[in-house]
Amino acid sequence: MRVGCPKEIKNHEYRVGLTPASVREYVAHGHDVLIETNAGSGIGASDADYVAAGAKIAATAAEVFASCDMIVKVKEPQPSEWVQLREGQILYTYLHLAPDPEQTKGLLASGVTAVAYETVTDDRGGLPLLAPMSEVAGRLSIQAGAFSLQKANGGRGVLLGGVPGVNPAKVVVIGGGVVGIHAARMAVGLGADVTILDRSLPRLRQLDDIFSGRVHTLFSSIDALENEVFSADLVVGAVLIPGAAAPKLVTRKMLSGMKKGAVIVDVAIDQGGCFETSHATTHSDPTYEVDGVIHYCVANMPGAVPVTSAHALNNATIFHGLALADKGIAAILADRHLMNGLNVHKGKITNKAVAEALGYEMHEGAKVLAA
Ligand SMILES: NC(=O)C1=CN([C@@H]2O[C@H](COP(=O)(O)OP(=O)(O)OC[C@H]3O[C@@H](n4cnc5c(N)ncnc54)[C@H](O)[C@@H]3O)[C@@H](O)[C@H]2O)C=CC1
Ligand SMILES: CC(=O)C(=O)O
Ligand SMILES: [Mg+2]
Repeated sequence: MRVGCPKEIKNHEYRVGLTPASVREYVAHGHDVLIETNAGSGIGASDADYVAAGAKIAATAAEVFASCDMIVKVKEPQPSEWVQLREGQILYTYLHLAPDPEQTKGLLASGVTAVAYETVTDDRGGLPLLAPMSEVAGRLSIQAGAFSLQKANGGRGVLLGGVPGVNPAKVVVIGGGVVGIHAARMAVGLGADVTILDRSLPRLRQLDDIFSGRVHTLFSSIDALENEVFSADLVVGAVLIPGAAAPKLVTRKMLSGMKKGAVIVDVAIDQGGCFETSHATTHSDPTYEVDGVIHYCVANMPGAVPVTSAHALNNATIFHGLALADKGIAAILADRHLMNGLNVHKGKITNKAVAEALGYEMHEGAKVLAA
């Protein structure tokens, strides 16, 4: 198969869909790999590194889209990319369609077969292609929050760890999954007072075990959520209902009860965000203020640390990527976890949560692929 990787074009997105190490794997499987020139510059991988790994270099993204059977990316395709996709081509990348009706229309119109990293599953009930970026974003959320809490950045002017004789900051993490655990780990490491809320009791038990009493765990009722958010210095939004738009857990009204200068980092923004007042921001202008509360809502947080993120992402995507390149859509039919990743095929939505969120008819992946 001809496998292509264009340079990412989203704002301050420096990751790359294929690292040179991944290219070697595809080439070892007998595939031709075409990389857009400078696609790896954000992680320090030169065109020469890709050539040494066995790739050919394309002068433009247009050449990659036009000549490849499968496109491997990081972020959801941007409008100038939708129009270059076509029927018979496989797109393998993050999509986050539920909160993005425009992109969904674009992908449906293209006829492409789109596998979304964030809905591929595994035997343990996890999301293995989302997990590494959730690890990165969870850890980054505390760095971003700590920076935003500084007075000159609009925050209340508290240090997460406090100092001897002065209380640490209060960090509240809503959602104790991968983002939540990694956020808590960093916040605990800096000496903050950390509470994690989740609606899954088994999850809360697990968190209690992992942190050996160093974090408070709370069932995420409306009441608990409100109390915690009102007293927080930093709130991290880390909930997920796979594929679906994030539930709006912190309302506009609740915001007015928060401390002035408190900070929210809504990591769940790529699924629409779990604060009613969240809207997606970019690395060039990451924060804004509503009711005195600083909002950080960058939808591609891991793009800020592309060297770490691109390698972590490639480690997770290579297995199914090779299967797709080796077998085409037969790979999806053969693996229920990859089938869960299929969101769009030949103008039809094949993911239930996306169909429900956007009001489309849901089509069974196995049926539309076999048609
Ligand atoms: N902004 C960015 O750059 C990035 C965003 N993300 C996003 O972060 C979000 C979280 O991802 P993961 O941690 O990997 O998901 P996960 O599935 O590991 O964890 C989500 C947790 O939310 C909990 N939850 C669901 N409803 C809840 C509620 N009402 N109250 C409290 N907890 C609730 C679940 O029980 C689960 O433990 C996703 O939207 C993901 O796409 C991930 C990576 C990068
Ligand atoms: C998961 C995601 O949205 C990201 O890594 O940018
Ligand atoms: Mg995102």
